[in-house]
Amino acid sequence: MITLKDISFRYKKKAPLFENLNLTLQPGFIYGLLGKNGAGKSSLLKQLCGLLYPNSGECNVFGYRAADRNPEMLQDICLVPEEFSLPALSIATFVKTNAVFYAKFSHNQMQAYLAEFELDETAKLSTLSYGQKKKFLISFALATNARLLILDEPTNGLDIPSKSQFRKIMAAALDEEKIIIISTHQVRDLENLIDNILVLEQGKIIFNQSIAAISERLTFEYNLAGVPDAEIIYAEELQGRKAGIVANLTGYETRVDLELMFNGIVKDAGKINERFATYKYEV
Ligand SMILES: Nc1ncnc2c1ncn2[C@@H]1O[C@H](COP(=O)(O)OP(=O)(O)OP(=O)(O)O)[C@@H](O)[C@H]1O
Repeated sequence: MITLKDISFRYKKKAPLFENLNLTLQPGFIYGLLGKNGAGKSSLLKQLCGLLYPNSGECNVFGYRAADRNPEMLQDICLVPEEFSLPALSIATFVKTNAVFYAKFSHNQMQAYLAEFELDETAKLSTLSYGQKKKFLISFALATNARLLILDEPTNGLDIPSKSQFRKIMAAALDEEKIIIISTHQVRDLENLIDNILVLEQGKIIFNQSIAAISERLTFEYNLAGVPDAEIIYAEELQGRKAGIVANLTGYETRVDLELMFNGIVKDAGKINERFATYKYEV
């Protein structure tokens, strides 16, 4: 389990980014971390890896204080950052030199992921395209079998077939011990993959709900013509029609439209959260 307890953090000479931030992440789930530019997503993820230290409060990862960067904890964390530079080594040499830091690294899995993404292990990392480098890093991260996998914008640079391969591979990699956090602006790429949405805004978690809870409570409509305004929780123009979110009063669960969901939360998180606070009294 991961717990952030009363985390406060500021970059030097800047206003506080996090103030008394609290968050718990449970194994067995894929979390989608969403937020506008500058919301604090990368800074939050760095707290989990012990790459940034809180000014007060504590970030605890699998029983270790993240800031201590205990080697036992670090071999159970793998971060694929949004920006990276890779050395002029072949894939095989990189794997050989870096796999040793991860006690549960599986060379068989690494081979399988490389095959899935059509990567040749004799290829030099520095000569790969951006998308191929990304696929290599995702393969390596999964093969570490680290319990905490953090992927910052993993689908950036992936072509369309690779995006669906990515979704398939991630879903298969999840087990009851793992916590996977995917931070992205490409919300459509997370559809049918994430279990829980976390939305960060100006250093605050403004929304934290499971996809199951969302589809139980909300319905996503693509033609709101005729629906009384009072019943609409969020609306936007979509291809000449009014699309949006209404309360789910039927009991049937429908697909969660992550883009509408995110836009609705950013517009008025209070109104959406209200639906979660009042739900139990209506059914
Ligand atoms: N090294 C740094 N020094 C000072 N301020 C920083 C530093 N890194 C980030 N910030 C500031 O902290 C805030 C949060 O940045 P962060 O990179 O965590 O946001 P983000 O949600 O990941 O953004 P994006 O979606 O654009 O990647 C921003 O206001 C940013 O300017």
